Amino acid sequence: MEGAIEKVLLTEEEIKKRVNELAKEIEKDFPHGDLILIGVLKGSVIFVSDLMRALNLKVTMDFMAVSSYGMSSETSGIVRILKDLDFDIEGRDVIIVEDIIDTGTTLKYLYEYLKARHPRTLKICCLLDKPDRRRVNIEGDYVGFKIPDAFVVGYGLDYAEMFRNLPYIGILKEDIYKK
Ligand SMILES: O=P(O)(O)OC[C@H]1O[C@H](OP(=O)(O)OP(=O)(O)O)[C@H](O)[C@@H]1O
Ligand code: HPA
Ligand SMILES: [Mg+2]
Repeated sequence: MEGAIEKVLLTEEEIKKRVNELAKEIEKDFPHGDLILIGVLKGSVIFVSDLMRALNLKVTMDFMAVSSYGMSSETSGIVRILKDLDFDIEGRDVIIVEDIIDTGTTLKYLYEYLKARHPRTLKICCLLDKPDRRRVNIEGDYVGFKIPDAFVVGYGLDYAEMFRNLPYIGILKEDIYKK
C-alpha cells in the first residue's frame, strides 16, 4: 500500500492534534452540547469517530450515505442519496462531518437538503479543504487543513475503496489513478 503513496501530507500526529483543536472550537460554540453529528459515509467514518471521542459534550451521531465519486478520482457531479437520517433534526443543533470539501458538490447538496428540515443550527466540519478545486460556493465552519490540489488518500479517504485504513493522509501517485 505504501508503494502507492507519493508523499505523506499529514502525519498521524498532526491529524490527532488538529482533531483535538477542532473539538475545542466546537465545545466553545456549543457549551451545552446536545449536538447531532452527521457523518457522511464512507469517507468521514474515521474522522467522525475520532472527533466524537475528542468532544467532551453530550453528542449523538447519525449517518448519511451519498456517493458522487464511485470508483473514480473525478466527481460525477451527481449526488445520490443512498441512506438518509434515522432521526428528525428539526430544531436541533447539527454538524455535518465530512472528510474533504473538494469541488463542494457533495456538501452543497447535503447542506441544502438538511437545511430544508429546519435544524436550529447547521454547521459544517471538514478535516480537509481543497479550495483550488471548488466549483460551487460552500465553505466549512470548522476546517482541519487547507490542502493543495492533489488526490489524497488515507484516514478514511479512498481511491476505488482502497487506502481508507492508512493512519495518515498521503498524496496518491498519479500513475495509480491515471492508468
Ligand atoms: O467536494 P466533492 O467534490 O463533492 O468531494 C468530496 C466528497 O467526495 C468523497 O466522497 P465519495 O463520493 O468518494 O464517497 P466515499 O466517502 O464513500 O468515498 C468525499 O468523501 C466527500 O464526500
Ligand atoms: O482527494 C480526494 N481523495 C479521496 N476522495 C476524494 N473525494 C474528493 N476528493 C478526494
Ligand atoms: Mg470516495
